Order: sequence, then C-alpha cells, then structure tokens
Amino acid sequence: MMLTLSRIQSLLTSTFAPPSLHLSKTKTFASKTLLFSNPTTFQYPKFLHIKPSMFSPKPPLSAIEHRSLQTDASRSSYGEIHVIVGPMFAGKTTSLLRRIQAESSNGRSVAIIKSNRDTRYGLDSIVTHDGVKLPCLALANLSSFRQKLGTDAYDQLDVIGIDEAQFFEDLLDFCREAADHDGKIVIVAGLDGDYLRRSFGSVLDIIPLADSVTKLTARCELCGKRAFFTLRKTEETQTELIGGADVYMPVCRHHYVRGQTLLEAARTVLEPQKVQCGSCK
Ligand SMILES: Nc1ncnc2c1ncn2[C@@H]1O[C@H](COP(=O)(O)OP(=O)(O)O)[C@@H](O)[C@H]1O
Ligand SMILES: Cc1cn([C@H]2C[C@H](O)[C@@H](COP(=O)(O)O)O2)c(=O)[nH]c1=O
Ligand SMILES: [Zn+2]
Repeated sequence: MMLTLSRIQSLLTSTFAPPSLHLSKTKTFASKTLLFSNPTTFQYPKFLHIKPSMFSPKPPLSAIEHRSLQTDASRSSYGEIHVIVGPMFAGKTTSLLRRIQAESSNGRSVAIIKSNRDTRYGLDSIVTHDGVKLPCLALANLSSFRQKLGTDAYDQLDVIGIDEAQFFEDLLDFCREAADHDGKIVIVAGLDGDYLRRSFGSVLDIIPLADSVTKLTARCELCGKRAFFTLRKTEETQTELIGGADVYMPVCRHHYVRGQTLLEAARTVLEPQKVQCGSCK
C-alpha cells in the first residue's frame, strides 16, 4: 500500500499518542516508591539502599540540576539520558552523586555503576576527589548490570548513575536500551577527552541520544583560570592510566598547550631510554 503524507500522519497520531490516552501504565513511580519505603515486601541489593542521609553536606542544587529533576507528572514512561562531562577534578562525580541524591529523595529507586578498572577506592564505593562516598556496583561492562542486579530489581529501578563512563565500551547500547525501552533515567558522568584531548571511549557517542549535556570545568592548577583539559604529568603514553592528582592536573588552554609541548618533548627523550633499558637485561 502506498503511504501518503496524510496516512503517515494518521499512523503517527494513533501509534504515538501519549500513553495516558490509550495505554495502561504497568509501572508508576508511586507504586515503586511504596516498594522502596517498604523493604519487608522487597529486598533490595545492598547498593540500592542509598539513603538521603548518606550524602553530606547537601549544597543547593544548581539550575541545571533543578531542570533535570522534573515532577512525576511531567515524566513519560520513556526514560531520559543526562550526560555530565569535563576534565578531571571538574566535579563530575560530585554532580552525579547530587543528582542521584535528589532522585532518591524524590522517592525513586537508584543505583550507581562504575568501571571496575578504577580500583583506587575499592570496588564497592564511588568517591569524589573531596572524599564524598556512596555505595556502587563496579562492573567490567554495562551489559552485565541487569544480570548482576537481578531482573526483578532491575525492573524496579528508576534511575541509573554511571561514573567513569569513558571505560565502558557498551555505553551507547546500554543507555539507548535503558532509556528508550526500559524507561530508566540514566545519568552518565565521564571524561569527554583523554590527556591528548582525543574523544574518550563512547562518551561523545551518546550525546545525540541525550536529553541534556553539561560540560563542567575545574580550576587550572597553574593559573587558577577555568580548566577545560586534563594534562598528564608522567611519561606514560597509553590512553588508559588510572590515577589522580599524582598523575593528572586540570589546566586552561594556555597551560595545556605549553605543558603538552614540554611533556611531548620529555616523552620523546625518555622513550628511547626505556627501550634501551628493557633490552639491557
Ligand atoms: N584544580 C581543581 N579544580 C577544581 N576542583 C578541584 C581541583 N583540585 C581538587 N579539586 C576538588 O575536586 C572536587 C571535584 O571532585 P570530583 O567530583 O571527584 O571531580 P571529577 O569526578 O570531575 O574528577 C572539587 O570539589 C574540589 O574540591
Ligand atoms: C585524562 C585521562 C584520565 N584517565 C583516568 C584517570 C582516572 O582514573 C579516570 C578519570 O577520573 P575522574 O573521576 O574524571 O577524576 O580516568 C585515563 O585513563 N586516561 C586519560 O587520558
Ligand atoms: Zn592556566
């Protein structure tokens, strides 16, 4: 059958009318909130027991954080994807934890995932550079999340936070499935660029799918201006190198360009020595 413009329009109207018009909602935030507040009827895994009291202190939410927290009435049965990027020390993890806290305070069940490659603070906690800490699940890949959590617990979940998103190769597939099909609110925090300012992992690939994108900045360690980039202070050249202030510093554009030029020169000088040392044995 030939599809005319008016036929397409009528198909769209009947197929994609708001759920409240012709679909019975199987899951509501209200029923999930009840489950959350009555643990005797449903035993949540340990890392889902995130209570508002676990966050302290509680600074006021920024405008962007307010915007991402809509009321239940304005939320559809589809999910959302919110992306937080920036250099190291920009407050990505802090912002993720605050958004998760706000969702949890609103009665939603939440879970946080981080990459198991980052073992700096153990595998069961997500920790900011200020030492703020929350329980989380450390995974090698996101596709194992539903199975690790259990299908029932996954179905009850409203909000999924993902930290260190640059380390998850299946980030795009997971976020699309979780938001488009499973109705989850996914809040993703990660580095947009590596120490050479190249796109890092799949973080930038999810931007076309996102409801909101926030690029945070740190303070340049060398001049105090806004820092957009992460400079690696050591001679290592592999893309992935777990570390904190011992290995990296946030810098402004001026100090990135200057610092990177100096470090590149130092790496070029050091590289032949490393080869020579390795073959000396
Ligand atoms: N150069 C810096 N610029 C900004 N914050 C810094 C810097 N060095 C340390 N910090 C601390 O790091 C905190 C942010 O930590 P965190 O949320 O873990 O950042 P990210 O996840 O982006 O690496 C800031 O609140 C601040 O106290
Ligand atoms: C720039 C850069 C960073 N990493 C690593 C270093 C840290 O372990 C994480 C980033 O942590 P944060 O929460 O954003 O502070 O990523 C890397 O492996 N490669 C890089 O180029
Ligand atoms: Zn600077």
